[in-house]
Amino acid sequence: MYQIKLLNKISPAGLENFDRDLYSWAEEMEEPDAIMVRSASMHDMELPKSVKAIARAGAGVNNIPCDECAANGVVVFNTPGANANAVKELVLLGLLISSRKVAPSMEWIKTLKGEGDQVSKLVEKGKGKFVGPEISGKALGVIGLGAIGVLVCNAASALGMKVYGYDPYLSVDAAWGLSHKIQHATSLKEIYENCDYITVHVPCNKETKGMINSESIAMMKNGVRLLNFARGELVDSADILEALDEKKVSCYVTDFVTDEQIGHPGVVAFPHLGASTPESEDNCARMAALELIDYLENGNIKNSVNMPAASMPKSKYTRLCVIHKNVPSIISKITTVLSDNQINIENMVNSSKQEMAYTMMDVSGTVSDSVTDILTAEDGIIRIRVI
Ligand SMILES: NC(=O)C1=CN([C@@H]2O[C@H](COP(=O)(O)OP(=O)(O)OC[C@H]3O[C@@H](n4cnc5c(N)ncnc54)[C@H](O)[C@@H]3O)[C@@H](O)[C@H]2O)C=CC1
Ligand SMILES: O=C(O)CCC(=O)C(=O)O
Repeated sequence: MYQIKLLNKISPAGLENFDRDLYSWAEEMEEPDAIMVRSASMHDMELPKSVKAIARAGAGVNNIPCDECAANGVVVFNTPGANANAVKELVLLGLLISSRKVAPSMEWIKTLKGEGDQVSKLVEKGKGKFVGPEISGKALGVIGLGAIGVLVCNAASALGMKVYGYDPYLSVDAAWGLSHKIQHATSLKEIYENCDYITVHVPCNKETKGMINSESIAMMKNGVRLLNFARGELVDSADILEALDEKKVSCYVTDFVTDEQIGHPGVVAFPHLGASTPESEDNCARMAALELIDYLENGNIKNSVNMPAASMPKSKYTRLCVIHKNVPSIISKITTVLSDNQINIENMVNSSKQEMAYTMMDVSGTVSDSVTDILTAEDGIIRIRVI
């Protein structure tokens, strides 16, 4: 029986993919084979040795110690693109709400309760305070052209915006998805200097943390509107508040508010709602569950952020799955141990990603515990599974 520990609420649309005869799942599990998580931070968690895989039902993996997991042979999956449409839709709302003073106007309307026949007169008299510009014809800078960034670019362009896209690591797939109308920005400076609205859609990592700070804001147009539906740590909180006070930035729309930002008139904040639609929760949970099933039952790796992709159709043979370091001569060490033990390799796949590598072999002959013990003791071999 495979045990799946749930660190967050995971949609039943995902969980129903687990065969009840083979899997059990719960929030508490003594020796889980795998973990399903959304945004819960796993950095201070001690993982039981039984954990073979973690599936993040979502895109961002900054809540998971991915490198440490790799070093311990724990495969971390995410669900690329599964919640991108949900985020795109909220970004479109963010663009409009950063322009038109919708939120304060709705609050003001409530103050008119009890004015009876005077309401319509007061509305017409007071609405002038809530004038805001249209987005059509304005320039939007999109930083990060992945699953979300591409959708945002195309949708904003269709709404009449002039869109600049910046991504030094643009994938071929993403490039295919971008409308030809999107202006290719070759530097962040180009985005900062030209755009009336800027939205960030990059992962939070060493390179991107704090990328929006007093220095980058200084390069932006006066009155720029900034949207952050990616991660709070991308934006220096003190610097954005100062820029809002000085009216350099006229609005900061964020899905990741900090204590000091709450209540600032220039801040429009949502409680990390980007992916909170039933459609995206179902999509993410389904993709995450299927990734775990394919890994636990077949050894196949798809959409891992810390291991190479590798797949082979399941055959009648015993499958040996080896996570190892990407260094010379490991494969020959493995094959030597196997041949010394009269084990023949029928099918094999090997792939690598940076310092990690994965070798999957369908073998005939008996893979005894002593064989796996010999292999595990080899320098550079991190984890072995026999399926
Ligand atoms: N608010 C929410 O609920 C959600 C937030 N997110 C956040 O949005 C981020 C992006 O999500 P996706 O588009 O699905 O991910 P993705 O992985 O498809 O796209 C990220 C893109 O950023 C690019 N990138 C990386 N470093 C960059 C840099 N220094 N400058 C410019 N581009 C850079 C990559 O090349 C990639 O194309 C996630 O990492 C996550 O933090 C994602 C989903 C939901
Ligand atoms: O699961 C969620 O609601 C958060 C989604 C998210 O932030 C992500 O996918 O990176």
